[in-house]
Amino acid sequence: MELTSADPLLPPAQEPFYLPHADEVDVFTECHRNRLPVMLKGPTGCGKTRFVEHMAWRLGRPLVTVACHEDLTANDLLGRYLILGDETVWQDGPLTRALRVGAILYLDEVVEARQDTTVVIHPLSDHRRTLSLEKTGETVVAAPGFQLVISYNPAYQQALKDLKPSTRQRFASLTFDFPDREREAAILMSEGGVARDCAVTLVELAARMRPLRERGLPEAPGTRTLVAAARLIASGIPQRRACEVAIADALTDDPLLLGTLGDLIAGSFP
Ligand SMILES: Nc1ncnc2c1ncn2[C@@H]1O[C@H](COP(=O)(O)OP(=O)(O)OP(=O)(O)O)[C@@H](O)[C@H]1O
Repeated sequence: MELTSADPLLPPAQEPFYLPHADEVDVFTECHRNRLPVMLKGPTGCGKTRFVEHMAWRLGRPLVTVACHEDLTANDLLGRYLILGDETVWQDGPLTRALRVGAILYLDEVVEARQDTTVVIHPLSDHRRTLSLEKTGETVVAAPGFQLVISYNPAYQQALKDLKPSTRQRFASLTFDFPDREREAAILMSEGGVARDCAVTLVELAARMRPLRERGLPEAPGTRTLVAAARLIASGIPQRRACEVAIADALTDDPLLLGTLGDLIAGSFP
C-alpha cells in the first residue's frame, strides 16, 4: 500500500505531465466539485494513474493511492490497532486518512480487492460520505475535497470478478484508451526523451502490435511499454533490443507470438 505524498499528506508539489485525450480534465473537475466518485476504465498503461496524479495537483488535493490485490481486506483500508510497548494504539488505514484530510483516494484495480471492501466503499460513494469504524466506535465524516476514484480494466475481468451493478452505478465513469498517434508520439518525446522520428516509429510499431490481441496476445502494449522502450533507446540501448526488452518480452512468453512481435520490431527498426 503506497501513500503517494510524504507525511503529512500534501498535494503533489509539481505538475505531473499529462496530455489530455478529450474532455476528461473538465469532466473530472466538475465531478470533484459535485462530490461525485469517479471510475476510470481502460487498458493497462494508458494513462489512468497519471491522470489522477495530474488532477490531484490541479485540484490541490493530496493523493492516496492503493494498489488493490486479492488479499486486500476492508481492514487494510480502514486501519488497525497496533501494540506499541504497553500501549494499544489505533492506526488509520489509507482510506481513513484520506477521509480525514480530504484527499483523493485512488483505488487502483479495485475489483482485485476482497468483496468486503465494497461494504466500506458504498457509504463513501453516495450522499453519506461517512465511515463507521466499528473497532473504535468512531464515525468519520469525509473532509471537504475527499473524492473516491477507482480504476478498472474491463479486459481483465471475468463474470465472477466483475464490479457489482450496485457498486458501478455509484460512479461517474470516464473511459480511457491508448492516445491517438500524434498524442502518443508527443508523450514518448516528453516522457521517453526520444526524437520525433523515433517516437513516431514506436507508435507505428504499437499500432501494428495492438491488433495481435485478437490473435492470442493477452494484453495490447500500453503507452507505458513504449515509454520504457523510448527511455532505453534514449539511454543508448540499440532500438531493436530496447523494443524486445521493454515491449515484446513484457507482453508474452509464447514463442510464436514472440516471433511475430520480433518480426514487427525488425520491420520498424531495420
Ligand atoms: N496522457 C498521458 N500523458 C502523459 N503521460 C502518459 C499519458 N498516458 C500515458 N502516459 C505515460 O504512460 C505511463 C503509464 O501510464 P499510467 O501508469 O497512468 O497507466 P494506467 O492506465 O494507470 O495503467 P494500470 O492500469 O496498469 O495502472 C505513464 O507513466 C506515462 O509515462
